[in-house]
Amino acid sequence: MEMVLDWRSVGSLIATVMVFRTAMRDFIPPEAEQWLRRLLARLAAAFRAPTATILIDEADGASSGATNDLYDAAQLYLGSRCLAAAPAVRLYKPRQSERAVASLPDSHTADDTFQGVRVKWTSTARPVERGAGHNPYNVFGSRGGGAGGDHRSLELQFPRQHRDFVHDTYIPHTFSHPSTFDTLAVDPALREEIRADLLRFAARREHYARVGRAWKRGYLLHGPPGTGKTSLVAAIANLLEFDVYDLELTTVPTNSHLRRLLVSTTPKSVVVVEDIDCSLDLSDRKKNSGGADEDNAQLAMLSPAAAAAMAAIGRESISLSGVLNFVDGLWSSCVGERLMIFTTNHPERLDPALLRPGRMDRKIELGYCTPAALRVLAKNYLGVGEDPEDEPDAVVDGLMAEAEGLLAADVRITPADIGEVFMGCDGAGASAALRKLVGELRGRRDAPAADTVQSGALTEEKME
Ligand SMILES: Nc1ncnc2c1ncn2[C@@H]1O[C@H](COP(=O)(O)OP(=O)(O)OP(=O)(O)O)[C@@H](O)[C@H]1O
Repeated sequence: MEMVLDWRSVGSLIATVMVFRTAMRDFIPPEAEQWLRRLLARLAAAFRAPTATILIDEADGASSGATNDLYDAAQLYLGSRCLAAAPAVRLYKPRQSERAVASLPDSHTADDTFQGVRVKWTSTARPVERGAGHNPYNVFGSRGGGAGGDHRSLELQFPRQHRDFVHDTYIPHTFSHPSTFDTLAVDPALREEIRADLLRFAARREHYARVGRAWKRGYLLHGPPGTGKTSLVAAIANLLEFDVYDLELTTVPTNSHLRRLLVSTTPKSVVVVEDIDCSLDLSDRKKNSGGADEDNAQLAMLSPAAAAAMAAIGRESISLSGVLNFVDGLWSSCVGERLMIFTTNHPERLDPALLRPGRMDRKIELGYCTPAALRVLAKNYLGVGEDPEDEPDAVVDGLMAEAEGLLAADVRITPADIGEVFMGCDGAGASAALRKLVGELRGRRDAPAADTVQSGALTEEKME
């Protein structure tokens, strides 16, 4: 039997509801009415799947106010995955990056579906309360948590029955950096050596305790931009399952602030100072000795109290040797394993104090792409050589051989540039991408670069 809902039946339905409501008001006491309402609300909730919520704050307000890397990782994930469907997107361009990064604007939501499970992300912002726990020198990470005086959070909501899936699968998928030792385009022998060194370090708690040394290791990564310094840091963190603290030294005013920040790092952490040559005025000690008269003249113009305060700040202000002496002493008071990694494009500008044995255990140069590194990139991006059972492809093999020959003949290209070439040919097939690369390499061979940086494999110089 077909049911037709015409205007007349709608009218009588509304009239019935009105009569029922009036009857409820007239005959049911207010307490019973409230009880009925609560019962109805509970019934409605029972039909809705209960949700669970995970809150990710932008800054760790409880201790140092350090930026929460999970927040950044979640925003990056949202930017790349589900913001296409979001009603609004915020764009910002981090310093030293060529690309704009998308994130979820405050008070907006974005839906995501992963392996059939639907989740909802909401961004919130509330003004920061100045007071206990607030750290004005918040230098871990790029934006220094709570940018613009707001405390930002991301709320992840999902049906409670999928709690295990979200914890064990979705969150690790969201927060993991894709770089691992296997995806690193470096000389395989050296890659294995670094991996073994790290695993040995992580397993030698007793050894460090026995010889009375702090459980720490220092790496210096250097090489031209786009050769994989940041990727190696991410691969190390993924391998050891360490947290990464990205230390922005330029915003640390004094050694005391640095001390507070380093004390706030947890065991199993990698403290990274990127572009150390840009972070501090490395010639400051010489300059200070030459400019002392000028400084004194300026201090003389201030009131005695202000001059004393300024002089104290000057003595305390951060310098490379100060940082290093300080960090050396500090490590001995830290319990638990920590890695300190400095990166630079200009190792020649560094103070020898930084490279002193015992401070930097390894100095690793990441160079231009080598034939072995190209094979890793071709496998990652194009699937070339992924399955040994695959039928050989004469065109692909010929192009690989030519590209490898050009790299072996010292044609310089960074792994990042090769990645861009391959990404630009996404979907066009391995032979089209390799043909484009060979064209690019031939072009570079015929118009040699003017720079003088040593070409070659990822090379390493041991400091111990
Ligand atoms: N050795 C490498 N192995 C795999 N991928 C690489 C490598 N080097 C660069 N890439 C790719 O290029 C991009 C940029 O690399 P990365 O940021 O690690 O370089 P970098 O040396 O830290 O550069 P910069 O000095 O500008 O910070 C990465 O996202 C990665 O995809």
